[in-house]
Amino acid sequence: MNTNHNIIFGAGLIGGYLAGAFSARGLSALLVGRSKTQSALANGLTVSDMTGNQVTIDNIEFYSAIEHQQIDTLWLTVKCTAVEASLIDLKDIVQPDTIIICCQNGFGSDHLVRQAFPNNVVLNAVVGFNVAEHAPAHLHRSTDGKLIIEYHKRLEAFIAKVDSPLLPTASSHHFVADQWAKLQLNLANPVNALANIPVKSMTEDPGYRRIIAQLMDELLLVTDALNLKLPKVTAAPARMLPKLMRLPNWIFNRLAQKMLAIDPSARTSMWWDLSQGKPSEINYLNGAVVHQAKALNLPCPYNRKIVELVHRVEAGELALGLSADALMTALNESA
Ligand SMILES: NC(=O)C1=CN([C@@H]2O[C@H](COP(=O)(O)OP(=O)(O)OC[C@H]3O[C@@H](n4cnc5c(N)ncnc54)[C@H](OP(=O)(O)O)[C@@H]3O)[C@@H](O)[C@H]2O)C=CC1
Ligand SMILES: CC(C)(CO)C(=O)C(=O)O
Repeated sequence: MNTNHNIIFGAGLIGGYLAGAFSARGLSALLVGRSKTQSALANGLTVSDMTGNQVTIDNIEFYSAIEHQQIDTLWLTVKCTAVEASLIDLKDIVQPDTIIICCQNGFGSDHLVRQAFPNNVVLNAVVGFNVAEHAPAHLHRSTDGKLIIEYHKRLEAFIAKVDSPLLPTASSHHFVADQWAKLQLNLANPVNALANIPVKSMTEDPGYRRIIAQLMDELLLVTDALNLKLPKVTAAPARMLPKLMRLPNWIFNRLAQKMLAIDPSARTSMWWDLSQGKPSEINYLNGAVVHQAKALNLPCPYNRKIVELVHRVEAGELALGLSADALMTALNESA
């Protein structure tokens, strides 16, 4: 089967980057995006990565409902919080044979898609890297990491074709473990957003690192109880990450060079949401750990409290810009 007809629904950081990287490999990539995004990309799109690969696509194509156009794969690249509202438009695009690939962080947002399309193949993908907007119409992959797609035979040829230095791509037979391993990293998203600083500055601060380590400890309790063996997605194995985070700077800076080799301007997706007054994905990230810990009767005070703090920001009751000490104090209030 020809898996070359791709629709990318959500022309933001990840959707735009995928569209550029697919096009660079000669694969079709029709974007579904707001009119403001269509105007912003009218003169093309540049995608680049931190090792110097760069490509400019002169004519980024947007989807229009052309009759009989075959759609093999639909990549859903909106935020978790926008999935529900996207379903109405998706109903007009998805065909009986279309594979839907949900690219959201965390757990839970694919549920609505599966409910809405019970007869379609619905897969999840983990986006293991950060994308930042370097300049208008220039998206930059600022970290290491792969696009990992839940295994499906129909995608084998496509993955072999799209896998490239700009977009390292793989499929996985142990996808739930991959999702938890990615979530372990995303537990730092609220810390980054509440701190209101770039990811690199947060990672260089031992105070923020200690908080991230507490959040990760709680996730590892959950994944142990679920008997999951998390794959290594950073330079350190999943189990070692909290230990690494707790090291003082003089040794952390030596051991975590790869982790610190991040674009100094990169921010997490949650920072983008909260700083623009949008709802965050917190319920699908740290909230997913709280939910699973509760089901397993495990303690989860730090993730529970950080979910509350983010909700207070969303409600306009708390401002961004918490120092590591202030954040730790707020978290300890309930611990
Ligand atoms: N950014 C990153 O580095 C990473 C992000 N992720 C995950 O990937 C997912 C996507 O994130 P990201 O790309 O950053 O998000 P963005 O907000 O940058 O992109 C989502 C885009 O979808 C658009 N959109 C939402 N609803 C619709 C709709 N109904 N019709 C058309 N367009 C729509 C949004 O427009 P508008 O804003 O106008 O609503 C926005 O342009 C998230 O789950 C995120 O956690 C994972 C790894 C890294
Ligand atoms: C890659 C990472 C963890 C950080 O940018 C991310 O997934 C995000 O920003 O949501």
